[in-house]
Amino acid sequence: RSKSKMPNQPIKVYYLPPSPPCRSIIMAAKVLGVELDLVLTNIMEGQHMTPEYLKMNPQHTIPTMDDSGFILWESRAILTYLVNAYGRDDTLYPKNPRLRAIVDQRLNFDLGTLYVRYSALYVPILFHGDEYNEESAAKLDEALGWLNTFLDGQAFVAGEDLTIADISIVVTITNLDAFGYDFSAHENVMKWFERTKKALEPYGYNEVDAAGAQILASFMKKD
Ligand SMILES: N[C@@H](CCC(=O)N[C@@H](CS)C(=O)NCC(=O)O)C(=O)O
Repeated sequence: RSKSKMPNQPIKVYYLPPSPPCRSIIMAAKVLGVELDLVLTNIMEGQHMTPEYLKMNPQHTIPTMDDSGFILWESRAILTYLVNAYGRDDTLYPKNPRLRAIVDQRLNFDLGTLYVRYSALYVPILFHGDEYNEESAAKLDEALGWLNTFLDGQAFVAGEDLTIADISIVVTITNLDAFGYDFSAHENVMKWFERTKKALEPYGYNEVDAAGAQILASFMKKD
């Protein structure tokens, strides 16, 4: 029965190993046991700007998914699709409206706040060699404080079970950890990070997520 849940052919995902949103897709697919056909797309060499790529995704972002001709981008939309289409059960993305709403809130928090503030601080450092900006750092730390509060008295970001919200958010936290960010002020976040790493280790967390973050960290140390 579980076989009918699997895609007819491996789902294509256009990706690059260090890309944070790509890493969340690969991790979720591994947890779901869904086979991916990973297509290396080097955005540093403009492989996302070819006419073929733009026809598929005019917004030219990675990750982009092609599931037997069904094209989707925006990593969090891909995460929800993968669980809806191929999840053997709904623990990663609960069907219960209120439980699902909390997962959605966390995913939107990541997309609109946490990852935005992370990027505001680290994109200039990683890709433009800029100095550490204290104002951006304070904004990021404020968002980490909110995450810390969400985690009060619960094991995972949306409740007692690991969901796609953890898989999405842990990518950002893994980057911060690789960059040597000090989150000792956010005790719940630190404990959750250890718990989530442990939960994802059997699915290749070290090889996919932590290794990708190390590639990003190496950009920082280059000059
Ligand atoms: N919110 C998007 C972000 C996607 C994104 O911006 N990806 C970057 C790489 S990490 C990219 O494709 N950059 C090249 C470009 O936007 O042209 C998602 O989660 O999928």
